[in-house]
Amino acid sequence: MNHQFTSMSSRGLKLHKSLGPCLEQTGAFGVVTLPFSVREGINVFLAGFVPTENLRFQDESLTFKIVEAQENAEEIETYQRYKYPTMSKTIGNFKLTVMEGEFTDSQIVVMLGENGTGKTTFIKMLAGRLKPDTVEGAEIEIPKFYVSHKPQQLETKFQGTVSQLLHQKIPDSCAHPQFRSDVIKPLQIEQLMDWQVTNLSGGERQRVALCLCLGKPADIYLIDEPSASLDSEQRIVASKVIKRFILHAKKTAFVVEHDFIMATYLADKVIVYEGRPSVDCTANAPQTLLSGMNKFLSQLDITFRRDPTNYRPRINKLDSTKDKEQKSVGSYYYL
Ligand SMILES: Nc1ncnc2c1ncn2[C@@H]1O[C@H](COP(=O)(O)OP(=O)(O)OP(=O)(O)O)[C@@H](O)[C@H]1O
Repeated sequence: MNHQFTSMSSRGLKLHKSLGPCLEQTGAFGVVTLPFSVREGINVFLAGFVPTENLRFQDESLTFKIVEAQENAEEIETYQRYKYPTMSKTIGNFKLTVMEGEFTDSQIVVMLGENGTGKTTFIKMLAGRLKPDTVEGAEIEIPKFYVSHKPQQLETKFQGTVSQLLHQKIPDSCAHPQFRSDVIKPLQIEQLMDWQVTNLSGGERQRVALCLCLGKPADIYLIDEPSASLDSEQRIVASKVIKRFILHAKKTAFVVEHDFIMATYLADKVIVYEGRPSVDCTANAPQTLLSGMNKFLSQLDITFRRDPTNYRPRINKLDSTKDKEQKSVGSYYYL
């Protein structure tokens, strides 16, 4: 099973959907539908509803932004704004330059870059765990943020159950009804409470790690690859959990995400990384989803269009009419 919808749709196979009546109840019963085209199959999956069977199998559906979020003057005033300066860091043979930027609360900034372009390095600098070598402009200091960081992988050295881990690390959040309903319940952590942390699978560890990260009081949540090891159902849930939490708690999240659909769904702003991976890269200032995606996709020479049903991004075949058309006008990412 391929959990990346974008690469699945570029392969053009037929999809069957194996469904339970509700994905929160594993082990109940399932339905296998007739084959759908890839486009229909993915749309049915994201909608959580099979029209041919009149069957809802997910409580929630995933839809995508079709217009750029317009920040009106009133909203800008209510947002808390934070700035960081232009800075650089050399680690071994790799040099990262970060361009001055700003972000607000209730905002998710997605970092887009190939492997080894310095996304984690920037996260560590924001978290105060790596000191920059140079900082430009004395007027902007790196603010002192309280940061909660979810690394790519959850450390599994903890000897004890998930319940013990959560009650030790995030006791207040565990007792908080809003956190329970916004995070613990949808991530299905309750089922894992009595399990030994060391015995958790990759996907289970990922869910617990996300819960731990969001449960820690902080100004900024640095979430490194939340989709890693998660299947496509869980990716939808994790995306919604992150989005709802950041909005309700009026916090900021910086997310590193390689799943293009999840990144598009999450992003209010994007930071695009440029340069030679593992050698010399630049993290640009946060920019809008449209301009950021255009820049990123032009580096990869890939174009995306929108599905007319739910507006999810769909990859264009290389050298297809649409691909050529969009490239000729510099529109790699189509809103
Ligand atoms: N402690 C270190 N010593 C030497 N080189 C390092 C160290 N930490 C990171 N690097 C190098 O710095 C570069 C950027 O690493 P970083 O982890 O920030 O990239 P990334 O964009 O997060 O990558 P990925 O998408 O693969 O997670 C890589 O080439 C990496 O090998």
